Order: sequence, then C-alpha cells, then structure tokens
Amino acid sequence: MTRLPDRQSELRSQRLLIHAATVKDGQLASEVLASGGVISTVCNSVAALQQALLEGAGAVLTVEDALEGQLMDVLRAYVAQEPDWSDLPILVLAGQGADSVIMQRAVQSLPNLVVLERPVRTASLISSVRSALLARGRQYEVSETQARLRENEQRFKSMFDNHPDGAFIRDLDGSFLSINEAHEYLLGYSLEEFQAMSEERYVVPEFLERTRSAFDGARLGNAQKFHTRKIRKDNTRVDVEVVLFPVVVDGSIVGVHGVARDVTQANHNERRIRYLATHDALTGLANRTMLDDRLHHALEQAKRNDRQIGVLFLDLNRFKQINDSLGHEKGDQLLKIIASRLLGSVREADTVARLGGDEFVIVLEDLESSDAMSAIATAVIDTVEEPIRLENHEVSVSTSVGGSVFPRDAWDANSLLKFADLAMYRAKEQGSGAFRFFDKRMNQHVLERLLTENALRLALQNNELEVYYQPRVNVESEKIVGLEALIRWHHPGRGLVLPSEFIPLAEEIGMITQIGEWVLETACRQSRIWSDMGLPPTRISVNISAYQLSSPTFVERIQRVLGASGLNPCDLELEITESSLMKNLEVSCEHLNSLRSQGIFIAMDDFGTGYSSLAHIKRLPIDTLKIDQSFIVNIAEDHNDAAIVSATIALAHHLGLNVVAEGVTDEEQVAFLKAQHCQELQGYLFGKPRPAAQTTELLKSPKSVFATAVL
Ligand SMILES: Nc1nc2c(ncn2[C@@H]2O[C@@H]3COP(=O)(O)O[C@H]4[C@@H](O)[C@H](n5cnc6c(=O)[nH]c(N)nc65)O[C@@H]4COP(=O)(O)O[C@H]3[C@H]2O)c(=O)[nH]1
Repeated sequence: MTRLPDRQSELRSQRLLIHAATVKDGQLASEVLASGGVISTVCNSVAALQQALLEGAGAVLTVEDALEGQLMDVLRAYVAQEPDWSDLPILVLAGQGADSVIMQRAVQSLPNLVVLERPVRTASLISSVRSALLARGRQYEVSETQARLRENEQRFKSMFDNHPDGAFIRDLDGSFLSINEAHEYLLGYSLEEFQAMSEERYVVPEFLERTRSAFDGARLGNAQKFHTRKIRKDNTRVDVEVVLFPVVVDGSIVGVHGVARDVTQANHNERRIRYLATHDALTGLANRTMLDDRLHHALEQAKRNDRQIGVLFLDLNRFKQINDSLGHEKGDQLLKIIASRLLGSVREADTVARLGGDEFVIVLEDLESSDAMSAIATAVIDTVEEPIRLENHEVSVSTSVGGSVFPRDAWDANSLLKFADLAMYRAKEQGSGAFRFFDKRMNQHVLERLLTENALRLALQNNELEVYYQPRVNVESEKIVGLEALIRWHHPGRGLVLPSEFIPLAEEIGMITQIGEWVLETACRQSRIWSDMGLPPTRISVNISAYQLSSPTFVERIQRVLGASGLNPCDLELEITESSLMKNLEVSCEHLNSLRSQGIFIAMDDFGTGYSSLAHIKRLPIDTLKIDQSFIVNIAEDHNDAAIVSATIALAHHLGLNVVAEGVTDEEQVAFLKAQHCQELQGYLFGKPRPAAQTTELLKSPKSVFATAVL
C-alpha cells in the first residue's frame, strides 16, 4: 500500500535544501532566497543533504559547477527510492560547468534537473525556486489525493469482499456488476452466471413481485429491507433478508448495492418457537394458549354469525395405572395415539387440545345441534376405547366426557371450559364411557361443595363433630360384644350430616387424617371410660380410610392414641374397606401386620362390594369379615344373595375368621344368619348409631338387645 505523506513531511515539502561546494556559497544563496520569502536549509555536506532529504524536501538547489560523484549518487538514489520522490525538482546553479558533459549526463539521469547558468539575476533565481517548490507542492497534493482514493477504494473492496453476507452491485438495469464470495456461496452462482440469467431463475415466484418492487425503490433512491426466498443453483430454497440501497456517484444514482443475509435457520427457529409456544410438544395438539386463542376467536365469530360452539372436556380413565406399570415411554406413546384418534374424530376446523397429563379439550365450531355434539362425544368415547397396541402390550383405556355449549351454558371461554370440566366429573360418577352435558344444577352442586368444604375446615375447632356408636351383638350370647364408632357432623345450618356426605370430601381436601385421628382418640377415650365404669367389655371398632392407612406414620399414630387413652390393644378393632386395602396393598399389609402383632384386631369392612376375591382373603392380615349390608337386605328373597352370604360365612370359618353381618333389620335375616353360624350381627334391629350418653344407657341395660329388638 502507498505510504501516505504525513503532515510533517507535507510542511517539509515546502522546504528548499541548499547544497553548496562551500559554506559561504550556501549561506549566500540562502540569504538571497530568504529575501524573496523562500525558506531554505543549507546542507554543508553530501551526508547532511542525504539526511535532510529523508526528512522531506520541496526542492534541492545545488551551487556546484560539477554535479558528480557522491552528490550525484545521493540524488539518484533518492529519486529512485519512492515513486513520489522521482519528481523532486533539482536546481543546479552552475558556472562554467553548465554545458559540460558531466552536467548533460546528470540532466539525463535526473529528469527534474534544471540547470541555471550563472550569473543569474536574483529575481530569476527566486522565481525559478518558487515555481519548482510550487510544482512540487501541486504534485504532492495530486499524489496524496490519489493515495486517498486508492485507500478508499481498497477499504470498500475489502468490506465488499470480506462481508460475511452475500453482497452485490447491480447497474440501473438490474445487471450484476459484482458479487462477493459469500454471495456466490449463498446461491451457488458465479457473477457470469448471474449476468446470463433472469430473476425468475433464482427468485421463488411468490416473491418475484416484492423483489422487483424493492429494486425499483432502491433505484429511485429509497433504501429497502425485505425478506424473500431464493432458489439456489442446486434447486434448494433459501430464505434471505435483503437490504438494497442506491449507489450514488457525483450526486447521481448509478446502480444498486445489496446485501443478502441467509435467514433460513433463523426463520426455522422462529417458526419452531412459535410452534412450541402454541402446541403440546408431545402430541402436536394445540396447547392451553392456542386453545384459549381459538376459543376466543370462535366465540367472536359465533356471536357475529349467531352460531353455536361446543366444548368437550375429557380425560383418560386408567391412564395413570398404565403409565405407572408400563413406564412413561409407553404412556407417552399412548397419549400420542389417543391424540391422533381424537383428531380423526372431529372436523378440520375443530380444535383438539391437550391441557397436560391425560386431559383433552375439543372445541366444535359451528355446532349444528346438541344432538350433533352428543354424536361426536360418543364417537370420541368409542375411538378412545378401542384397544391400543404398545409394542408387546395391548391396553385399553376409557374416557368420560363432559360438554358445554355456547350460548346456552355460557358466553365466555373460561366458563365454557369450567362447565365442560364440571360436566366431565359428573359423567365420571356415571362410570366410564359416559357423556354428560353441563346443566346449571352442577354449578349449584359445586357451590354447595365449596361451602361444605369451608365449613368442614372449621367443624373440628367449632366442636361440631361427634362420634356415635352402633352395637354389634353376638348371636350365641345375645350380648353386645362390640361398638362401631361412626362420625356425625352437627352442621350449624344443615343439622345432622351423615359421613357419606362429608368423608369423601374430607379425603379429597386432605382433612381425613385429622378427622380420623380425632374419631380414634374420642372412641378410645370413651371405651376406656365405659371400661372404668365397670360396664361389660366391648371392643370398639373405628373406620380407617385409605389415606390414613397408607401414611408412613400410620402405625405410630395408632400406638400414640392407644397409649394416651390407656385402652387395651385387644379392645380396639380397625375397620378397613376392601378397596382401601387394595389401593396400596404392600404398605397396607405391612402396617396391619405390625398392628396385629401388638394385639389390635383388623376387620374387613363392606366385604363383597369391592374386589371380593375370596382366594385373596386368606393372604390378608385380617381377623374379621364384615359382610356388606347390601347382601343382607334381601337375603330372605334373593337366592343369589343368600348363596353368597352362606358361602362367605363358610369360607371365613374355614379361614378362621370372625364374621359380622351388617345391616340386619329383621328377624328373618337373623334366623338365616344364625342358621349359617354367623357369629356377630349389626344393624338397626339391635340399635341405630347413637351418641355416647345413650350408648352408656344401652350398655347399662340388663335387657338383651335381642329381646329389645324382638319387642
Ligand atoms: N340402612 C341401614 N344402615 C345401617 C344399618 N345398620 C348400620 N347402618 C349404617 O351402615 C353404616 C355402617 O358403617 P360402614 O359400613 O363402616 O360405613 C361408614 C363408614 O364407611 C363411613 N364412616 C363413618 N364414620 C367414619 C369415620 O370416623 N371415619 C371414616 N374413615 N369413615 C367413617 O361412613 C359410612 C357410613 O356411615 P353411617 O352413615 O354412619 O352408616 C353406618 C350405619 O349407620 C341398618 O340396619 N340399615
């Protein structure tokens, strides 16, 4: 690159260097020239001149007759050193030697050599020196401008060539004048190929018009930035962001400069992000965000066009078990299959969304009628229930579906979803495979539940709970041998509330452990009071829910309560339902075995209503089997029930278990059960559940409960 003269050398370029054969000649020449305003430096030796030249000179004046030897070498070497230095004016103030051969040779080898033959008039000398300095100054400016231009050109070229994006220059007709390497790489075409083809070849047709109008805009002086899609030489597509701006020379637009950046990956990433923000990553269905969006949009349209919208809410029954037993991978596979089946059972305009887990929502746009919605719900239930193959396993799941309709049920998206969800829960109560439309009473039900929930949270601290006791009698001795503790709630507004109305809720809201423990404490304390009163010994039975049973601290809690009451472990019986026991069989058995080993009795409650595997019974840690009242109620008329009861009693005896028949209400039942050698009976015939004080009276009474019952 050309070395640019700096400001210092620029100033020095105005300097005249004088070299003379004698100091006196030099001095004299300098003074003469100074009188004409020419600044000069006198060099008294060739070496001094050589040094001064390197520092920059506008011209050299030598006062020499003969320009030869060392001086000539120095001057020749100097002018040959840099292109710019070749035009250094050298003036020779010569005497007789002006016409000498030596001087002529010098003139030939130094093109800018001017010989002034003495005597020279002062004015003429000054004028010659000045014009030499002036010429040199002009020369200097020109070369400097050229150097700057060259540098700018190189800067531009360097930027153009090295730009990481594809850069190009086109003339006003659109012909390519230049492209950089990145552009060649971007589309695969060389400059010559570009010059030989039309835009249609390398711009995707849908983007042609936009590309052309952007070029026209830039040609008119307006910079453009736009996205387009181009066709590579290998026919693949590339998304590019193009910036176009006019090339302006001397105030006129002479072409268009462009930079094209590959944004294919960035576009792909953006699309992916947008997709993930609105779709469920596992199934590809709409996610909650998209569902909300679609539902809002559908509602707006339906309101404008006076149309109906249906919302179906569903989840999968048994999904959790499959997920737990076969693993998450298979669970995911199953969800994907269900998702595609759901998509297959609705129209394209409808939306199927997964809300997470196994919950799905379907929005049916332009719903014709409720009947149409029922038909779709039924189709959904059927398609979900079809067997599913997961590698080596064939599984089946079922679903319950709830539905709400705009405008009948609600006008906003949230309520429609909430109501469909609510309806789904009610459908579940009907069993799997059911569909229910939302109706307003469901809302009432939810409200009531909420009120009950709040009230239940306060019931314990407000002393609204009470334990009632129901006698259990021995068939042989006709005596009360046990009492079942049954909870009651004295609701401030609703009066006496039965456990079936609040125990499931207490389980749901996590209050059952607290309530269950309170019942256990109260019953144990009460039993101890009766025993201290000297009343006949009775075993107290307390119901234990599945949640209590599976708690890791269950055994400790029972021991703590028992210890605090001072009750003998063999005076306590815990009643567990079949289904509670089966929920977490391993842990439950472990807990019950531990309690049994300490003398506590275990009864299986409601036997016959759950899993009812008689074969199973022998492996369970129980002492007593309580036959559910639903079998007892028709025992006299229903041969089936009678057969089941006799078989159960026989088997229980065979296994050494005590048997209690629940819900005994009449003598016929007593006679039958007696004949089957059922040891214990419980039912309204012998006494309804009653408060502790009344139970005390019953225990004190010398009369047989049988006698009372028969009366
Ligand atoms: N129709 C009729 N019914 C009879 C007859 N004899 C007894 N019953 C009723 O049958 C239920 C027997 O209790 P369960 O099977 O353990 O069934 C209980 C038990 O599962 C649960 N429960 C009651 N108290 C508690 C408790 O403290 N904790 C837990 N976890 N559950 C409880 O609530 C269920 C219902 O309790 P209750 O309403 O007191 O209902 C009691 C009792 O009043 C009869 O001859 N005819």
